[in-house]
Amino acid sequence: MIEAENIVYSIGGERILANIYATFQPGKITAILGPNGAGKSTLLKCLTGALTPDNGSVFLDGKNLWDYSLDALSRMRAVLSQSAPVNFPFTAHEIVTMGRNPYSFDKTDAWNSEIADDALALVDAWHLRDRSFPTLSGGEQQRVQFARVIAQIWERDEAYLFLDEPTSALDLKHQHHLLDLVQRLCREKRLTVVIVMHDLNLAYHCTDNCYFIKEGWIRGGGASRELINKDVISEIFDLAPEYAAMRFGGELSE
Ligand SMILES: Nc1ncnc2c1ncn2[C@@H]1O[C@H](COP(=O)(O)OP(=O)(O)OP(=O)(O)O)[C@@H](O)[C@H]1O
Repeated sequence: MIEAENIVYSIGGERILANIYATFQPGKITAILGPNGAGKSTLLKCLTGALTPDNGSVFLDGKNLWDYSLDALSRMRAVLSQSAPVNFPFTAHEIVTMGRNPYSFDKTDAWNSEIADDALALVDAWHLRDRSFPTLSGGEQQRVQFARVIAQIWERDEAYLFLDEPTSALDLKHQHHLLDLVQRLCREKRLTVVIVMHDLNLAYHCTDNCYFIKEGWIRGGGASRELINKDVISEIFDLAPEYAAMRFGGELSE
């Protein structure tokens, strides 16, 4: 379980996150939703330890995030960032194998390579294994990067998976395929999954819980099927109620 207690984060005197309290449960997918610039990625970075909050603490299984060694963290949590530019001509297989770096001393290269192949196959990208990563399309790169993060926590139950807009470059089929896979891994391995996303339909159908953030504040949290509705969407995204009803009324409530 992840517990965020009173997270405050500022940049240059500007408050980006204010008094964030949030809980993320094992075996559940929790979405962080909200408008552009609301603070979603910043919160995710505070939860992973990539950013240090000005105030507040993050606890993983009751222990402060800062009390874990980097080695321990790299074996228990994997992070898919919004963008991870790669300029060198690594192959897709080499990129996924990088997810196995925490195990380079206690597992053989052959074992790590096999897991990288299995992870590529899981995301329908095995056929890309020997392609140069920078030459792949945006969606192909996103699938390969996702394979890298699942390779990182491959043998681990109850790991933490942080995903920042993992489907932003994917076509419809691969969006559903990836989220089905996240759901399956989450249930089977009791992963704690935190996912930043913009597609409210996908969030409604594929996540268990959600938090809405606006202007750095949490404006609501609860079960996705209850909280993601036309009234909340209208308020959080400053949409006219009739537009929100037309766009999200029947679709979400079915
Ligand atoms: N390094 C930085 N320097 C200055 N401002 C920053 C920096 N990083 C983030 N911000 C600002 O903090 C706010 C929150 O950014 P964040 O990336 O968390 O938003 P977000 O909710 O993830 O947005 P989006 O949906 O557009 O990805 C934004 O106004 C952004 O411009």
